[in-house]
Amino acid sequence: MARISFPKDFVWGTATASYQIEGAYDEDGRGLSIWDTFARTPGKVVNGDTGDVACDSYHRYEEDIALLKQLGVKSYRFSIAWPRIFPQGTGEVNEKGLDYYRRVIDGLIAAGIEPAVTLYHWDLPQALQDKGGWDNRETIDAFLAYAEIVFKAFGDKVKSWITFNETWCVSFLSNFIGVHAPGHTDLQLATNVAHHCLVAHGRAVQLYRSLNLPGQIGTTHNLSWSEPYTTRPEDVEAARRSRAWGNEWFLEPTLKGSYPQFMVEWFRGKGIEVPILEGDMETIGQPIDFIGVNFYTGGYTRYKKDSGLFDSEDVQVGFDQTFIGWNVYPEALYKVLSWLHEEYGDIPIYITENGACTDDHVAEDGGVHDAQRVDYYRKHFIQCQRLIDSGVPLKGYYAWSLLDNFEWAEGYAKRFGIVHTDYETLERTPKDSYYFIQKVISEGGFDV
Ligand SMILES: OC[C@@H]1[C@@H](O)[C@H](O)[C@@H](O)c2nc(CNc3ccccc3)cn21
Repeated sequence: MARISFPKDFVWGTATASYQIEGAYDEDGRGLSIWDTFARTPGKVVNGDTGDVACDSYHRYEEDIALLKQLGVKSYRFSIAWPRIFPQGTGEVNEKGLDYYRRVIDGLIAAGIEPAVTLYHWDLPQALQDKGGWDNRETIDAFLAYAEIVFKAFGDKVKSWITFNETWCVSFLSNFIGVHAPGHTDLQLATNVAHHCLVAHGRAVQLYRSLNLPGQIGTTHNLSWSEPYTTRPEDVEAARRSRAWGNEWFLEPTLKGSYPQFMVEWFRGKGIEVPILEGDMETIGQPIDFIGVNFYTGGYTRYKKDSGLFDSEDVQVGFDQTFIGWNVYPEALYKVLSWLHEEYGDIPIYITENGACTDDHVAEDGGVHDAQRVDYYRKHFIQCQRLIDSGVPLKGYYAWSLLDNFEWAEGYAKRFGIVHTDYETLERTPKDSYYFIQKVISEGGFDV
């Protein structure tokens, strides 16, 4: 029998995001976001679901905090909705929006839980999208004004700040692949968005430093692990390009202040240029205190001529999958974070999201027996132990997600929570995975 055990100062947490859990979409002065618009666009979200009510955490945040306290986490990662602070994106501040987050932050601290705040988790004010959104460099200035208000309002109590959640999703998933808001399908536009978000990240870090606040700031990128299907050089190169689109394209600028040259040339060959202005790369490469990594899945990639952006295709063989169709590949977590550490050095790493989608139901005994999710977490926790044992500076782990919530284009059809949400009654029911994680936290580990 082996024992998986974590350092006493390992930061256990769970994560959520404003549009996915809050609801109260038109309450207390909140303005519309691009997700309110996108969700109302026929055909964009399964069953036409919207975040109008979601988990109603705007009103039920005290229940959520009680669940967090019972779980035993040290930290709770959540995002602030920019449209609650600036309903029109800029201009007049909505004090009732600040009041809500003050209640949440004070409630967390009273419960002995550290708030970790994401500034941008995809809910751009629609009024800014109407002026070009992230394709318009002026949105960077609006973001800085928003960041300044929340830094000054909460910077004495919030000690962990994440500037952006997954700039790859904000840019390429949402403006080239087009399945997320605002739903464009233009690669140059998406490349502009990615760059402007990276500049906004760097400017926010500079602003945070200038305010001399007593905390740490970083950003979160979603990393995947596309592994060559064979050792053939063409497969190795195809997998390298596919991986780099999500990984190096964002980590290089953030941690080294430059784009990966082989990818710049690949995109140049397709007529795509990055709209870099003087000083941008120095701004983006501002030193940060940690890197947040969202990790869910990995798989095989092979060369396929003229296929997709990178002459590549995924090879779906040999993996169990979760209910959303993502491979279960725990070892890929070890591989990608070991690679990050080798490439970028000893920057502290937090897994800011990891979790599984399973087809959950409340059983007759009143429980939710999500065995596949428990197994997913157990296997990924083992990889976390490997990383710590190998000297990778993995400092914490946030399970995605505390609650079943609005799963973007999948609506409420896909559940990632360790707590079940009944969308009729809004009743929360801890699942077996909640009790598994609760035990791991309280005992500092588990036997395998
Ligand atoms: O899809 C699960 C979560 C989602 O609910 C979070 O808001 C978001 O931060 C998140 N990112 C990923 C990984 N990236 C991703 C890739 C393709 C589609 C959607 C997300 C998964 N998730």
